[in-house]
Amino acid sequence: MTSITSVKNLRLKFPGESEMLFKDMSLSINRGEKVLLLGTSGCGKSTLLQVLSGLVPRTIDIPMKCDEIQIPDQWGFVFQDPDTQFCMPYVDEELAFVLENLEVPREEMSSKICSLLKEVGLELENIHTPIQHLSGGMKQRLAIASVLALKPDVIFLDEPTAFIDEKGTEQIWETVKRIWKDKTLIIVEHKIEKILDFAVRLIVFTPDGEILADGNTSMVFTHYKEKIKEYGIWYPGAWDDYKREPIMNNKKELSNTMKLQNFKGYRNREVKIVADHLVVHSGEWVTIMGENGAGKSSLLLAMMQLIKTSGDYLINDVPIQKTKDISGLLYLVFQNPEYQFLTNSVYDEITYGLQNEQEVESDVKEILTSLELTSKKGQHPYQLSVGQKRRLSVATAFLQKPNILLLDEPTFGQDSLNTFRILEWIEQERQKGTIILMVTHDHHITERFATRLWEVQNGKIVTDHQLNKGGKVQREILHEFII
Ligand SMILES: Nc1ncnc2c1ncn2[C@@H]1O[C@H](COP(=O)(O)OP(=O)(O)OP(=O)(O)O)[C@@H](O)[C@H]1O
Ligand SMILES: Nc1ncnc2c1ncn2[C@@H]1O[C@H](COP(=O)(O)OP(=O)(O)OP(=O)(O)O)[C@@H](O)[C@H]1O
Repeated sequence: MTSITSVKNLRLKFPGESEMLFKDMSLSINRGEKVLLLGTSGCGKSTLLQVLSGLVPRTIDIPMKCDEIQIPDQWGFVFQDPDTQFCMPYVDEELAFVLENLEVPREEMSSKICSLLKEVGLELENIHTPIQHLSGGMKQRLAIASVLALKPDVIFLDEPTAFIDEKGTEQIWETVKRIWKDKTLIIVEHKIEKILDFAVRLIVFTPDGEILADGNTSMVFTHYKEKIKEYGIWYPGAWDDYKREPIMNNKKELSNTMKLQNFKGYRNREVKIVADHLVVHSGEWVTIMGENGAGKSSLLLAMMQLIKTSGDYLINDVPIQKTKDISGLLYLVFQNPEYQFLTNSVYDEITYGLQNEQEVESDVKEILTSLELTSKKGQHPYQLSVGQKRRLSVATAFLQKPNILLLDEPTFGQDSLNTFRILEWIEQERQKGTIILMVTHDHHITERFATRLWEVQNGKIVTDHQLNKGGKVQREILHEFII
């Protein structure tokens, strides 16, 4: 077999960092291989994809050295953050841009664009839609469509389905397997269930960015299971093995109620979310599920009064009409963590707005340690890995101690260790009386943690289910509503 991309003795250190990210790392990938790269958040997976594609150092200027490097001639890249992928403002223009470069005749353009969008399950009423009007999962689908259009030899996929709903994830991988069956695929993904059958080679990294194991996927999972578990990397059955420690907290510090009646949220002039009559109390953890574009993020934005709303909305019987009415009561962790950052360092971000910095010093320390961000304290938030950014944005929410915590996919891009930690923290807050409203595509979270499930379809909350306490859910009910 011939190698298509490789690097020998790669040494790379980010400016300002004390430690090298890669110390003499060598790796070679053969033509046609389907390789899955697995490791903890922050171990260097995205950076390695950027080196193997030549983006580093050609386009992204990070000093690196190596003895030899081979970069593929023709490649496509699905970036972890879909917002960084696009060159054009509209959906059709984004795909037309790629197709024009491939000299697709003008008359075929429109049908080609529609069939690409169909492949990724993004069938829009109007393809001339601004990309900024797409939901997170819809943007990720578009990013994949634009690489499908490119027909490259080597495809780098960096957590391509992190924001995509469960049914969509399955569809995307089916499409990838069919269309790119003869191509070389190098995939970084935490959601591993749907790709293990075709990613035959698995490379596992230690948290220090070294290769722990490299070989046949099932062989690596069999022989390295204990280490993989210890590092908190996902493996098949990780959710089944997860045992929740009981959280001993009998202090209910808060007692809250939130009420929505004939509540509507508007994007521009259009109604995008409707909630007829809902009351939520302290001690509830509501997971909000539904297909990409259903209106889940819009619902949270409406509660934050960040998009226009109408109807009755009361917190602790006080009507909410303006943003200032919710200040101190609600805190939103945005789907895109970057929307949330206000300062120039991780430490400042965490302590921003806290009343008495000294008093919370030990909380801040504890949070930084348990989220593995202590060494990143002085870094600019934008210099973190995507998973680290997510953890930072969740941590800042916890320290604000709101009465109602709104979380938009707080565990995306996390390894298993960090996923479980974040969830246990949320559970702790719930037990103190914080109302938890959380958008997620992960049915494991609903099954194990939620006390209630709302399903959103076409901008409407269509089901509202009380789940058995302790997260035990009758699976029949769940599967009826999880898509
Ligand atoms: N800024 C905007 N202007 C107009 N329409 C928008 C805007 N943002 C989102 N929309 C539309 O509102 C609808 C709901 O989007 P929303 O982001 O709430 O979906 P979602 O359920 O959170 O999806 P995802 O699971 O992909 O995050 C979609 O049809 C989307 O295209
Ligand atoms: N511009 C930067 N400046 C300094 N350090 C950086 C920069 N970009 C990334 N890093 C650091 O390099 C390390 C590797 O980041 P990378 O994004 O490659 O990790 P990753 O394994 O893909 O993580 P995740 O799973 O969280 O996306 C992280 O510790 C991150 O903080």
